[in-house]
Amino acid sequence: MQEADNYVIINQPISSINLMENASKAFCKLFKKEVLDKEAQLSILCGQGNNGGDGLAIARLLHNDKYKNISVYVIKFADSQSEGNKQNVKRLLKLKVPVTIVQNAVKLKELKADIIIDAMLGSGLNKPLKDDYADLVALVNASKARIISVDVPTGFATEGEIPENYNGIKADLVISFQRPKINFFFPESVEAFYRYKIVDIGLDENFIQGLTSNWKLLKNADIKALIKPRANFSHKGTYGHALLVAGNTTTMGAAILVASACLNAGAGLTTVCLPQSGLIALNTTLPEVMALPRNEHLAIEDFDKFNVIAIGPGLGLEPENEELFEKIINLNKPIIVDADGLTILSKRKDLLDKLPAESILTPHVKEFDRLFGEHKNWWGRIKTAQKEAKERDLIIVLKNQYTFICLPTGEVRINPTGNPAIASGGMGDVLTGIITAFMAQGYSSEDAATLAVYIHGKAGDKLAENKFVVSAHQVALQIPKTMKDSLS
Ligand SMILES: NC(=O)C1=CN([C@@H]2O[C@H](COP(=O)(O)OP(=O)(O)OC[C@H]3O[C@@H](n4cnc5c(N)ncnc54)[C@H](O)[C@@H]3O)[C@@H](O)[C@H]2O)[C@@H](O)CC1
Ligand SMILES: Nc1ncnc2c1ncn2[C@@H]1O[C@H](COP(=O)(O)OP(=O)(O)O)[C@@H](O)[C@H]1O
Repeated sequence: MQEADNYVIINQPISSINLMENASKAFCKLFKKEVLDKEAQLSILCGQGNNGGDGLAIARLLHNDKYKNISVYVIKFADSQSEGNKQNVKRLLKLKVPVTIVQNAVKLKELKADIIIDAMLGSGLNKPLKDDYADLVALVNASKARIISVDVPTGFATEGEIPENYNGIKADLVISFQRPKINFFFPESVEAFYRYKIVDIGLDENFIQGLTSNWKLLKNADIKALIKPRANFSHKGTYGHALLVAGNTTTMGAAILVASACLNAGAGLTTVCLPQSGLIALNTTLPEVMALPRNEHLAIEDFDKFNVIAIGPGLGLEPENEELFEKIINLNKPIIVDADGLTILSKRKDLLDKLPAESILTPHVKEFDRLFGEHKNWWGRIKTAQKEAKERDLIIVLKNQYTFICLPTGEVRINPTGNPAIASGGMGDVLTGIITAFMAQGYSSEDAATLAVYIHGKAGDKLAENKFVVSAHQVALQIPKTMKDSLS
C-alpha cells in the first residue's frame, strides 16, 4: 500500500499533503454518516506521523462541518514529526479548536468523550506498543466512548503475526484507506475492531492492480471473467462426469449434499460412490444422480470414465476406505480431498506425498493443523499453506469466514463472500461438490477452487439477506441462480 501511495505522488499531479487531505475528506464523508449528532463530544488523538496528520486534518474538516465539541490531543512521546503532520498542525492552529499536548499517558486519565477518533499510529507501526503508548491505549480502551480508528487501529500491525496478547486499540469501527489490510482477514483481528469500512482516497487503481503481490482479494469482476457460459449445442457429455466418494451409514447426508451441489453447479453427470445402504436415500432425494455401490471389489478401471474424483465427505475412516483412497491416488489425476479424506491423509503422510499434482485440499482450520502441524496464529498458518502448496504442487483451500486459496505459484487469493449465517454443518460438503462440478467442466484446479469458493459464499450472502441462518441444502439449491447472476 505504501508503494501505491508513493506512486500517486510521483506519477500523478497530487502531493503527499494533498493525498492526506483526500484521505481525511474520505474519512469525514463516512464519519458524518456514522455520527449524526453534531453536538457529540469528539476527542481526536493524533500521533506525530502521517496517521496523526490525518487526525489533525480530520479535526479541521469536522470543525468546518459544524461539529461543535472537538478536542484534539497531540501525542508527543517522541520528537520526530512527519512533514504532513507539521503542515496540518499549522492549518489546525488557525481555527478555534482546543489542542492539548500529551507527553505522558496519565494526562489522558480523565478523558471524557462520546467518540474517540484514534489517529495515533497507523500503518507505520514498526514494533509492539510499550511504555507510554501501551498505557495510553489501555486508558483509551477502558473509556466508555465509541472508538473510530483512522486507517488502522493503533497498535494493530497491517501484516505479520498478530500477537496473542494484542494490546492495541479495540475499535468499534475502522475507516480504512483504499484497500483492506491483509491482517483484517484473520480471525485474530476480532480483538482489534468490530467492523471496518473502506474509503477511496484517489490512489491509482490500475497501478494497484499491477503491483506484484502474492495477495489478491477476489472481486465480482474476477469471477465474471472466469465463468464459461453454457455453449449452444452442448450436451451432458460436454460438462464432464464427476465421481464423489462419500457417505457412510450415519453420514449419508454428506454424500447427498455433495452430490446436490455438484449437480447444481453444472456437472454433466454426477455419480456417488457410496455404501449399498445409501442407495434408497440417494435415489429418492436426487434422482438425477447415479450411484456406484462402494465395496472392496472396486478396481482401478472402475474409475477410468470419470473426469474428476472427489473423496471425503462423510466417508468414514475404515481401512477399506483408506485402500480405496490409495487406488484413486494411483490414477494420478488431480483429485479433491475433503473431510475424512483429509483425516486419512493426516495419518498416512505417504499418501499425502503421493497426491497427484494440482489436487485440491479443502481443510478447515483443525483439519489444516492436523495435516501440517499446530499453528499459534493465522499468519503462520498461511505461510505454511503457501509453502506446502508450492512444494507439493497443490491448491490448498483453507476455509474460514474469509477463505484463503493458496496456489502453487505462492499466490494467496482471499475470498470476501460468505457470512456467519452459513456457519452450519454440511456447508463444506457443498463447497466440495461445487469445486468438483467445475473441475468436471474443464476448469483448471486453480480456477475451479477460486470460482467455487466465491460462488458458495455469494449464494450464502444472497440467502442471508432475509434469513437468520442458512442451511447447506439451501446453498446447494441457490447455486444456479448465483452463477447466472454472476455473469451480468
Ligand atoms: N501518502 C501517504 O503516505 C498517506 C498516508 N496516510 C496515513 O499515514 C499513515 C502511515 O503514516 P506513517 O508512515 O507516517 O506512520 P504512522 O503515522 O502510523 O506512525 C509513524 C511513527 O510512529 C512511530 N512508531 C511506529 N511504531 C511505534 C510504536 N510501537 N510505538 C511508538 N512509536 C511507534 C514511527 O517510528 C514513526 O515515527 C497511514 O496509516 C494513513 O493513516 C494517509 O494520509 C494517506 C496518504
Ligand atoms: N462465518 C462464516 N463466514 C463465511 N463462511 C463461513 C462461515 N462459517 C463457515 N463458513 C464456510 O462454510 C464452510 C464450512 O466448511 P466445513 O467446516 O468443512 O463444514 P462441514 O464439515 O460441516 O461441511 C466453509 O466453506 C466456510 O468457509
